[in-house]
Amino acid sequence: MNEIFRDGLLDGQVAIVTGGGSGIGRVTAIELASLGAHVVVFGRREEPLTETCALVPSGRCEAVVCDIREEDEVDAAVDGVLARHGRIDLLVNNAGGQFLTPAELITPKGFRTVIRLNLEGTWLMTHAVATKAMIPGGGGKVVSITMTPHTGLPGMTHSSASRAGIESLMKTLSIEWARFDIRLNAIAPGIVGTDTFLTKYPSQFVEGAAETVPLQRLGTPEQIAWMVCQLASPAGDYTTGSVITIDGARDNHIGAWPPERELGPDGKPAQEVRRPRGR
Ligand SMILES: CCCCCCCCCCC/C=C/C(=O)SCCNC(=O)CCNC(=O)[C@H](O)C(C)(C)COP(=O)(O)OP(=O)(O)OC[C@H]1O[C@@H](n2cnc3c(N)ncnc32)[C@H](O)[C@@H]1OP(=O)(O)O
Ligand SMILES: NC(=O)C1=CN([C@@H]2O[C@H](COP(=O)(O)OP(=O)(O)OC[C@H]3O[C@@H](n4cnc5c(N)ncnc54)[C@H](OP(=O)(O)O)[C@@H]3O)[C@@H](O)[C@H]2O)C=CC1
Repeated sequence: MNEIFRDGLLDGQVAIVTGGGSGIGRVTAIELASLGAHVVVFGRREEPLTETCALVPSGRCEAVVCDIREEDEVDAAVDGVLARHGRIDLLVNNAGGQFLTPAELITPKGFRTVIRLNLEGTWLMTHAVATKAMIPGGGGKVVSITMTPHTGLPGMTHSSASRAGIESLMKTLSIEWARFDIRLNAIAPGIVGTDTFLTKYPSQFVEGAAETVPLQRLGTPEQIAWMVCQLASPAGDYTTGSVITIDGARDNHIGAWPPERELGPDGKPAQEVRRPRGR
């Protein structure tokens, strides 16, 4: 039974979720499977992937160890899914990440590491799934997880560049591969309170995070997963080439409104005094 969508909504679909062993990827795998999809979770470590599958009561989940940066591993893993299931309807490019550090301290190797993971890994997965399964099979859907604010991610220059690249990939391929009925979109979350977010970053960054969101709270993995489910369902059939932002309005404005410095003397939002006409 799913909290939001009707039972059996995704019956018969085969989905790959990269980074399905934790956080957003794990919850997405669980939600997709609860709607009837057979989900294959990809990641570098077997244990968390197996744990995800253990959380899927229907058993419609399978763990595949695959480093999305390695072309040969991606090819073999996608071939395996196709051999076992004969189709791939949905690819969720969720695996990704970065380290937080000022741009001037990022080494060439560090920059390359993040670009390889986020941008090249997404490309390798998307290309392999499209050419092996979706083009021959008459279509499919790809959803890639990116990040806001789209105005730039200070302290995460490498990730910022890679996420813009992924969104551009999804938009461009939505035009090129429309002729194969492949629909590609990006979901751009703001800050989601996953275990990794809460434990990986410096405490002052994590503790101050909710304050930077107009809604004054972090998102949940479910809120991202439900949008993936919607796109995978018939409700998403005409959505392609879009970037769907889910970030409590952080993309539009950094911080709650009104900020303290803009409060009037009465503690209310500052308001200009209307001038007489003609002045
Ligand atoms: C007003 C405020 C505005 C703020 C705007 C920004 C808001 C952003 C909100 C943030 C919300 C986002 C959250 C998330 O994404 S949470 C999920 C994150 N999950 C992950 O990051 C998981 C995946 N990540 C990783 O696997 C690793 O972090 C990594 C991407 C680095 C890849 O790991 P890998 O094992 O492949 O790489 P290595 O550890 O071997 O490192 C390779 C080289 O990379 C450089 N490096 C790595 N870590 C650091 C570091 N901490 N500092 C500096 N450099 C680093 C380095 O060159 C490594 O090579 P060397 O080991 O030889 O030095
Ligand atoms: N949490 C947040 O606030 C936000 C997160 N995002 C993005 O959403 C996605 C999920 O985030 P979240 O759940 O928080 O993060 P997690 O760190 O929990 O998830 C990242 C997953 O990616 C897998 N992964 C990492 N590198 C590779 C690789 N080379 N090949 C295959 N799998 C890999 C990891 O498993 P393993 O280590 O076993 O390979 C892990 O399961 C990421 O792309 C993240 O950057 C975007 C906006 C906000």
